[in-house]
Amino acid sequence: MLKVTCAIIELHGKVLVTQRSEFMREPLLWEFPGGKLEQGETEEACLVREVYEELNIHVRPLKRLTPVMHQTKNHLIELIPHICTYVGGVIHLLEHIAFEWVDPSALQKYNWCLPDVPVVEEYLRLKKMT
Ligand SMILES: Nc1nc2c([nH]c(=O)n2[C@H]2C[C@H](O)[C@@H](COP(=O)(O)OP(=O)(O)OP(=O)(O)O)O2)c(=O)[nH]1
Repeated sequence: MLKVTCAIIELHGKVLVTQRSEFMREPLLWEFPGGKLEQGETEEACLVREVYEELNIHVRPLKRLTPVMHQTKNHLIELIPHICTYVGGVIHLLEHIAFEWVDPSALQKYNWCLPDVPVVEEYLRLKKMT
């Protein structure tokens, strides 16, 4: 099983969403930044590392949401979301092709990677927006 963390990064009431490039798996779909958990790494350390590697910003994990299991053609993925707060740094896109700071009420308009759909729903329930 592939464990993948993803960061719902909050700043001033908005949330950061990123678009995968045409060269990544799941091309052009929107996701929360993150990536694969390395051997012996905590979920929180993985998030902090991946977000810095992909976007050049620092985040602090605040709250773990419910993991989502998803079977792709080749792997079983466990997507593990954490709400994070932005700590600092300027966004430089190192892997994605686009990012947006989005009002939570607009999150459902994006073309999400499939496993992210229940993550968005849980986040909106938590924010009492559904
Ligand atoms: N990062 C991330 N990956 C997601 C999300 N939703 C989702 O289905 N995925 C899938 C896409 C990929 O198959 C897998 C994670 O791969 P990745 O390419 O982002 O991870 P990584 O940075 O560690 O990968 P790499 O450097 O080894 O290529 O999880 C999401 O919200 N964030």
